Amino acid sequence: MTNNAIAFNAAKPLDFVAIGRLCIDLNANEINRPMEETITFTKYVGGSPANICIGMSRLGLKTGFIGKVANDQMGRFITGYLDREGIDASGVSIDRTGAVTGLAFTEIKSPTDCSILMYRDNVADLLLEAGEVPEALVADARMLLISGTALAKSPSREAVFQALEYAKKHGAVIAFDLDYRPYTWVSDEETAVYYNLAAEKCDIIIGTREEFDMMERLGNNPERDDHITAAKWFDRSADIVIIKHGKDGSIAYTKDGGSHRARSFPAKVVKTFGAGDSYAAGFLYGLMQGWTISASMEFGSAAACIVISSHSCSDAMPKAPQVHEYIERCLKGEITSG
Ligand SMILES: Nc1ncnc2c1ncn2[C@@H]1O[C@H](COP(=O)(O)OP(=O)(O)O)[C@@H](O)[C@H]1O
Ligand SMILES: O=C(O)C[C@@H](O)[C@H](O)C(=O)COP(=O)(O)O
Repeated sequence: MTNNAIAFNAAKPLDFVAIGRLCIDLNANEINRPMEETITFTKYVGGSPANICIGMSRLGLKTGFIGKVANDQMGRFITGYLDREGIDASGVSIDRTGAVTGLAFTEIKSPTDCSILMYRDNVADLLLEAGEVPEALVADARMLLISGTALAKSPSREAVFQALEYAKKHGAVIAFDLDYRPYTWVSDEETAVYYNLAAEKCDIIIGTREEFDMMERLGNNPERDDHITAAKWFDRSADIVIIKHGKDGSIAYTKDGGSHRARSFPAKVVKTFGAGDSYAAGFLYGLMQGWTISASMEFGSAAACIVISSHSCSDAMPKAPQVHEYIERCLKGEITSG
């Protein structure tokens, strides 16, 4: 199976490098309860690009990360985890200003009603500077992943644009997971401007319908038509644009005019967050194996089901055989929703 949509440089030593936030998820142990009544949490490494990178590593790829962590126990918890997962953390700087690690407390009121309470004042991840982005690490990678939240503030914003510059210079495929978290941004106008500036440099753009709506506030797509949304990016750098619709599945458009729809698989959902990160890891992994767009989307959708059926995001990222087995069991009717 070949996808033909994207060519990766096989000569590079590293498959995948992500840039952005490394944080902590504190996921409610008492599920199906509001936060006001939740007493205990389990700590995991979190942050959307970190989750995706961990997912890629679990799937067997050679990965690296570029980011900044707090100079404290939480920061060391994160770097220790990256080491154990076999992720090259030479691009992870340590903050020296007293900044803290971003925390995401998750509330699991029901399998469909989840929310995240973020503590992100003075976080280390947004202090990554352009000068701290190692050109050699980006040059070594077949793919760079950027994530929208890192664009919210300087100097992390400039660091992302620096990484984009290096990726272009050295021929890395660039994937953009929009990862729009409103509370990190100051105004809707500023958000759309920087998202659009970054997206026009990317080969693969992945986001939810709502995330693309946010970017389109400067344009005209009142019907929220997925095809119109995608078409804009093919005049820039994009080869693939994916628009995700939660349980209703996802649709991928390609520059050659193709479109591919993926249904979601059944799942025994514990919580909904983590779906997007595992879907991105599974889909990008498939592309890097040379699979078709449809096969890659199917793999991403199944990886998402495994993660949303688990308590964590990062720790639950599956290995490849688990995903294949999940698909087979769904096809045999052995897994149902509920
Ligand atoms: N309730 C669900 N049941 C099964 N699969 C789901 C469910 N929610 C999401 N998914 C899968 O995860 C993918 C990404 O989920 P989505 O919710 O669109 O992204 P995000 O988590 O970024 O908001 C979907 O395309 C779908 O394949
Ligand atoms: O991204 C964060 O800072 C929090 C994540 O670790 C969290 O678990 C989450 O929200 C996952 O995002 P999703 O995959 O887009 O649902």
